[in-house]
Formats: sequence, structure tokens, C-alpha cells
Amino acid sequence: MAKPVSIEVWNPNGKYRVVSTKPMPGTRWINLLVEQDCRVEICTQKKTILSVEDIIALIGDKCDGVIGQLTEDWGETLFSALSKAGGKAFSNMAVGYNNVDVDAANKHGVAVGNTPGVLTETTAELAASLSLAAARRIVEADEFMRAGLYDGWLPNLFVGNLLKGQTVGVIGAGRIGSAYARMMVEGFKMNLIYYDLYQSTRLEKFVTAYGEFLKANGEKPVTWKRASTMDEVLQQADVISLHPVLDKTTYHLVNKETLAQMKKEAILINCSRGPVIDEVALVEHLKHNPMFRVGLDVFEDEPYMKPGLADLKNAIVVPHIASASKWTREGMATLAALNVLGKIKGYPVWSDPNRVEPFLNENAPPPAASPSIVNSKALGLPVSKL
Ligand SMILES: NC(=O)C1=CN([C@@H]2O[C@H](COP(=O)(O)OP(=O)(O)OC[C@H]3O[C@@H](n4cnc5c(N)ncnc54)[C@H](O)[C@@H]3O)[C@@H](O)[C@H]2O)C=CC1
Ligand SMILES: O=C(O)C(=O)CO
Repeated sequence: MAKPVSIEVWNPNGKYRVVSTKPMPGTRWINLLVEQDCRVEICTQKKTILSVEDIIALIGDKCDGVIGQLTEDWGETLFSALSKAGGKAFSNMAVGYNNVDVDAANKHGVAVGNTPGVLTETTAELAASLSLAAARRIVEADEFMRAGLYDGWLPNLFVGNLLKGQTVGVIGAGRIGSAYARMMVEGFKMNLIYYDLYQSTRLEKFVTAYGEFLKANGEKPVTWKRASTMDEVLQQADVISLHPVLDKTTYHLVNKETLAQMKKEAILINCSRGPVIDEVALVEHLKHNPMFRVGLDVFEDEPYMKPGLADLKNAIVVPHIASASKWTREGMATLAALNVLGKIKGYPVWSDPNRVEPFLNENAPPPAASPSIVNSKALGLPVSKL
């Protein structure tokens, strides 16, 4: 069994043992645990993705809760090990929890936390950055400059797409998809078409109000449309950004057939999860459609890219950094720690995981609750009255 060797310990005499499988940004999360009598053990092993065996070794014989990462496989084996060690809580340091088998957690009575809300704007900003970079061919142009190829202004040099007046398509208009839509509509005066299983009334009201504002100022108003099928978005949008959860319904949502429906010069952005796109089909599509561009933060077989993707000039690729702002990453660590702490202390679960701001205020103690437990109903956990 591969044993993690390198561990940093805070408050060695704490009553509750909480393990974090990775060092996380900031110190507030550590202080909050230590103040509540936790011994905090942080795995500092220099190995990016810990195996199930590594994590079993970390859990050991007695462990009250674990804070883990989206790269780890939290299934039957780990929940069984955690439960045998007396553990009652696990939190992903992520809003997405497709790496977690929630049924297995339910079976072992382990609460599963995630970190919604705190990464909404940061992730949407990266999706917007990729949209702009793809539209204006910024990465290609940067490489051209650094290669010393620029020898003077030319009318046809790196001509890209104007966003103003074009249509932005959002698939999955939840927290992040809606934030991205607002940025693109307000920032670049794009019209919106979106597809989601649920209506996003707030988003629709925002676009309507902004359209009225523009009209009152003598400008062309922006418009919105809720598509009844995803195909409508694919066919009509000039920029399409993917923001759904990853589950059975969204696996390979973008594939050979759906790619063929998109405009030849469309831009496709993915800051959700890699397997939402069939990446082999995408590589083929990019090869045959040089004006089609993509901005990818996530990959089907992370950390790897499918063969050929890295060679394509019409693809911009970044290493899953959409939530990587200091405020967000520190906030994710705080929410993950408070999820675990809340369960250990027997606190109720916060009633609205879309409203986690009170937990992020550095100048006040956090509410006595777990900010977001995804299986709270299945476990019959009490809900906070706050
Ligand atoms: N690249 C990155 O670093 C990050 C990636 N993410 C990913 O983004 C996802 C979304 O996060 P949030 O917006 O906070 O979640 P959310 O739950 O607010 O939004 C997800 C939306 O997807 C919709 N949806 C579900 N199935 C669908 C389907 N078949 N077709 C269309 N829409 C569907 C839901 O109705 C919901 O509105 C996370 O689950 C995570 O996987 C989140 C943060 C950072
Ligand atoms: O929170 C998530 O789901 C992430 O992907 C982290 O960046």
C-alpha cells in the first residue's frame, strides 16, 4: 500500500481528527477548525493526484472527517474506510461532485459537502476570458509576437470575431452559466439564448431590464430566448459556453452530431467538466473547420489531452484554472472545512446553499451550520433556521 509520508499537523492535541488531502490556500480554514478543538492533518506529499490507497492510509484508524479534492475517487472503498474510522463527514473542495458516489456515502452515513457560490463569478470570468481570447485569437497572436514574426501592421493580420450584436448561447444556466450570460450580455451587448432543464427567471429579467436601458439610451436592445431544445442553441449561437453539472444526461452532450449543427465559425467554451464534450470528435471537428474555435479549461481524461488537440491553433487550452482566484480558492477551503466541522459538531445544514456569504465574512464568526451538504435530505439532517 502506498503510504503518504509527508503530513503537516496543526493543534496536535485536538479532540477531533480532520484530514485534508491537500494543502489549501489561506489559513482561515485551519484556524476555524483549530478553534473548535480539531487536530488538522494536511497531506503535503508531492504527488498531484492521490490514489484510493494513499487516502486510505491518510484516513487511518481514527478520523472524524476529510476534506478532499475533485481529482480523487470517492466511492465505496473510501466511504467504507472513513466510516470504519468513525468519520461522519467528507467535503469536496469544489462545487462539482461528479467524483463522489453519493449513494455509497449515504450507505455509510457520511455527509458529503461541496462549495457552491464562492466560485461563481471567478469561473464565469474565466469563461468570459476564454470567449474573448478565442474571438480575438489572442493566444495565436501572442505566440506570433514571441516568435519574432511581426513585421508590421496588415489589414488581414489575426482578424477575429466581433461579439457585439452576436448571440451568446449558454447550456446549463445555473449559478455559473447565468453569471457568464450576464457578463457577455452586459459587457458586450450580445443577445442571449439558453438551454436548461429549469427556467432562469432572474436571468431573463436581467436581460429584459438591460435591453430596456439600452433602448432608453437610443441603442439597440439586447434580447433573450429560452430554447426548448439544446439543438436550438447550437444552431443559433455564435459563442456557446457549457455550464451544466456532469452526470448521465450531460456526458458527451457535445459530440460529432451536435458539433455538426453549430455554425462553422462558432466559438465553444467549456469550463464545466471535460466529459461533457466528446474530445476525440472535437479534435476532428477542429481539424476540418479551421474557423471554429474552442476555449477549454477542462478535459475528458484530465490531466491529459486527446491526441492532436495540443497541435491545433484554433484551440485555447488552460489547466482547469477557472476557479483560481485567491478569494475564491480561500473561500472554497473555508466552506469545505466548515462543511466537515458542522457535521462533527452536530450543527444543522444551512438552508440555502446559494447564499453562503455569511460563511465567507472574515470579520465575523461563521454561522453554526454546514454551508452545503448535498445528501442532507437522504441522511435526514436537520436544517438551520437562520
Ligand atoms: N472549471 C472549473 O474550475 C469549474 C467547473 N465547475 C463545474 O460547473 C458546474 C456548474 O456549477 P454551478 O453553476 O455552480 O452549478 P448549478 O447547479 O448552479 O448549475 C448547473 C445547471 O446545469 C443544469 N443542467 C443539469 N442537467 C442539464 C442538462 N442535461 N442540460 C442542460 N442543463 C442541465 C441545471 O439545471 C443547473 O441549472 C459544476 O457542477 C462543476 O462541474 C464549477 C466551478 C469551477
Ligand atoms: O468547483 C469545481 O467544481 C471545480 O471544478 C473547481 O475549480
